[in-house]
Amino acid sequence: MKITKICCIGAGYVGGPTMAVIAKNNPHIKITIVDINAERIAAWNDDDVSKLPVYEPGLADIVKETRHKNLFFSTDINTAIDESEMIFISVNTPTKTYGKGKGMASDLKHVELCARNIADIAKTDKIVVEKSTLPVRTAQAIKSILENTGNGVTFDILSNPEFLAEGTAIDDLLHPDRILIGGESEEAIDSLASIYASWVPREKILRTNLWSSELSKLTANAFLAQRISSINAISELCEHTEANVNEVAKAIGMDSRIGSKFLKASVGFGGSCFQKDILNLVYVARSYSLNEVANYWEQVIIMNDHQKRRFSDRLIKTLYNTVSGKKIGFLGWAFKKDTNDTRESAAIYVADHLVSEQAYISVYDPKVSAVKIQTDLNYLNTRTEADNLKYVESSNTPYEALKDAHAVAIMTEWDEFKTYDWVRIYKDMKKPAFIFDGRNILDKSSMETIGFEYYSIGQ
Ligand SMILES: NC(=O)C1=CN([C@@H]2O[C@H](COP(=O)(O)OP(=O)(O)OC[C@H]3O[C@@H](n4cnc5c(N)ncnc54)[C@H](O)[C@@H]3O)[C@@H](O)[C@H]2O)C=CC1
Ligand SMILES: O=C(O)[C@H]1O[C@H](OP(=O)(O)OP(=O)(O)OC[C@H]2O[C@@H](n3ccc(=O)[nH]c3=O)[C@H](O)[C@@H]2O)[C@H](O)[C@@H](O)[C@@H]1O
Repeated sequence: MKITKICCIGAGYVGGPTMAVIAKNNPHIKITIVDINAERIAAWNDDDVSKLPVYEPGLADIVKETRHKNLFFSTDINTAIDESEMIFISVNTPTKTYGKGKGMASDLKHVELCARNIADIAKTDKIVVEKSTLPVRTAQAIKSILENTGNGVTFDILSNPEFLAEGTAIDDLLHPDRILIGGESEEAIDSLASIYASWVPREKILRTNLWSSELSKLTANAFLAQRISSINAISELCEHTEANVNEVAKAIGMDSRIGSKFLKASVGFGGSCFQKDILNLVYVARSYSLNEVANYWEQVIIMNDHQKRRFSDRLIKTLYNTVSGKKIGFLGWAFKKDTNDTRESAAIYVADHLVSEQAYISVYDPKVSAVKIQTDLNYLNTRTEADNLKYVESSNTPYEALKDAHAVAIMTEWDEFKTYDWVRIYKDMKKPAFIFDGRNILDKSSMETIGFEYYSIGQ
């Protein structure tokens, strides 16, 4: 089928950037991104591109180039479904917070609603593309919903998981390691492959069956997260043995079989997907009674929770076993640099722990708003919203956040943190002035020369 019109349901961190890049490279295809969230759609349509709901380096330029030409953002979901030959489902699939599988399984209600919406509206044949990350065999459920509409429309279902990382989404989309398409119909696969082939070399477009494609996405995230938990486990051992985790990571990373990427020890991985996808993998494995498989992968999450916890424990212990009434300055709240996304950020959990010990936290993050910080804390439900407001404030400048603080906690690896006037920060802090570098971005000896007591991960 020659595709001239695409609809993408879900205008989030994946739907927005992915469709913008497809639009840029396929000017002959009209792409409409739809969402039930009217506020989000209005932000995507804002003339001031600094107000786009997703911050990604390079995204605003591509949106400016394509918007109102062949890229449109709308809340009119039904019209977009009706007129498109290909429909991407790119809605959120968070961990279930209720019922069976609570805290483990992916909540597929949004995906199912999309499938039902498509089934209701479609009057012509459609290719339905799973872009959301889904448990293996979800295509079966989508297929069943679509095929039971009785309206004579033929649906081809493809799995086309997304591998972009936030903060580098545009570069990842423009230069992907591979594009994965799983499906049964060769013709449908060809249609999707030719859209990508307008900028991705054909040999990088991989075809598999539906189930391999769905499972490959979960497996990729599990392997990536496993590397972080592995190096973080070693970081704790380093702290007890005078080995240096940066040196260990370099030494093992030079082995071409191991490779150097994803070996940065940190306060713990965050982001909307690693934890959710591994929990989902564990849940699926348990559902087949594969307990050894499930336990093996669950350990990646257990190690990550431990890493976050031991960061705050170490901070408390170093500050003479109490942080009660002390000001702790946080640099960074986002789960990684170059994004405004805070989902599952380690900062949230470390702050929550420190506030439970009655610390006052002052946060500076270049891209995260004060409202978002409060929403993240309130979501945990540990204390009242009023208490979160009392204990956690957001500052407009790093210098304000760190003034009179007993300690600095570096939670995100924003490049600008390295360029600050650390002599000024030291002068303005309570003494002894401590730095807990959760990202190993500052130079230990320079900080010690200034006068700081400097602690980092695995050193
Ligand atoms: N964030 C990331 O870096 C990556 C995410 N993924 C996967 O992509 C999927 C989407 O993730 P994000 O874009 O981060 O989520 P998101 O939460 O930023 O965006 C999802 C959007 O879908 C909309 N939505 C939900 N139900 C809807 C419905 N029935 N009709 C219309 N709109 C609806 C929501 O309002 C929201 O704006 C998830 O399955 C995630 O696991 C995959 C790779 C990377
Ligand atoms: O499915 C998804 O959502 C995406 O999840 C990750 O992307 P993302 O979470 O956006 O960002 P990463 O760069 O993977 O970082 C995840 C977390 O791990 C941390 N990290 C990463 C690398 C490292 O060496 N050490 C480390 O602590 C980061 O700071 C961050 O908190 C994957 O890298 C993407 O391929 C995938 O598409």
